[in-house]
Amino acid sequence: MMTKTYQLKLGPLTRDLPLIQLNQDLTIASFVLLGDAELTHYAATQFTELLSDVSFDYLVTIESKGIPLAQELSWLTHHDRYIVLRKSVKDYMQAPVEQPVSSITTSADQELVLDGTDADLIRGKRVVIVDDVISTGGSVLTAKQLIEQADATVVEQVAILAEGDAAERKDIRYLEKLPLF
Ligand SMILES: Nc1ncnc2[nH]cnc12
Repeated sequence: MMTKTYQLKLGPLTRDLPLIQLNQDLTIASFVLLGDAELTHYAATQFTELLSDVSFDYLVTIESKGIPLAQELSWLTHHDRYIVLRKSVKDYMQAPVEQPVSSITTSADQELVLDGTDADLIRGKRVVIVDDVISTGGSVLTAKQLIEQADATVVEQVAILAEGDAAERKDIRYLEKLPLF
């Protein structure tokens, strides 16, 4: 199978990302972090350095591609717990808080959900949002809204890649740019 690719360079690592046409006007270089232990570990060590002068209580990530990154970064920065915002309400949640979201890779309406027990945990605390890619910024914006509804403060928003216009944002920190095609 011949698929066109974009070569991503991240520090010592290179990855050939397949180009996926989403619609007539938009093709993305598909970056799937899940399963890539080497890149996840490298990114987590870079963020550990980046956040070394940032005081925070919890990392918050978004299901599902941010989870292994948050796990590794939490551990490296000596935080025993981190928060995962889910994409649907689960039966075991207590008083879940829901917020609609729009995203580049999902055509149908999506939502993010903060479990009420996690909302209690972060109330009044300083949190860092961490994700694999920030593109339109829809997910991160929704995450920020949920966190602020829980009376917590977002002190940093970090992602491995900033895609398209996201690379111009001054309110996020990232390791590399990712073009749109
Ligand atoms: N380039 C990309 N690859 C995978 N997931 C994405 N979500 C947003 N942009 C993406």
